Amino acid sequence: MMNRNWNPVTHKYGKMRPFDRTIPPSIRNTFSELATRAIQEAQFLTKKKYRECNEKEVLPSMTPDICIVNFYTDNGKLGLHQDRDESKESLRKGLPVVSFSVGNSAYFLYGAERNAKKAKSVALDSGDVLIFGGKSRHVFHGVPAIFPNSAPKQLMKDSCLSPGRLNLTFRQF
Ligand SMILES: O=C(O)CCC(=O)C(=O)O
Ligand SMILES: [Fe+2]
Repeated sequence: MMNRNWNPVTHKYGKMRPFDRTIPPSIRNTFSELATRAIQEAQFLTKKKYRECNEKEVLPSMTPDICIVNFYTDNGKLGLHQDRDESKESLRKGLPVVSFSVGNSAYFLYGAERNAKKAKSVALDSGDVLIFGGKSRHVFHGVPAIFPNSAPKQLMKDSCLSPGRLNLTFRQF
């Protein structure tokens, strides 16, 4: 387990969370298993669609040891960026980022350049899993908008989630 903190200001992984000077907790097994299963499922679907491919080259497996949690209020957004603060080896191997969306839906932009006009977009709803790895590991991506009040009503009833969008990304440092 890494127990590292990602600092969004310095873009570096460090030992402690600056706001409370504690070491981040380990990822619970139930969560890392979800991420691992999502990759297996995606590899299976890749193989089904492209019979000739090596699905583990297209989408390598990984053991998650980092989880970055983002919470977006209804006017929250995230500009186009690449995720490249993980280890050189992880990036070189294209170990995937596995992203879970919970709560309000969002627009997700992705493309080969840092250019929102050229980017493709997809809506991410509560419960969606998005994976980028292999050749797509360095894809530019961002969240230009959240759809207010779009979370499943039952989720809001059953959980203590504040109105907004929760995103969890799992990675291997
Ligand atoms: O919220 C999302 O869907 C994307 C989050 C993201 O890109 C990140 O944490 O690096
Ligand atoms: Fe990202």
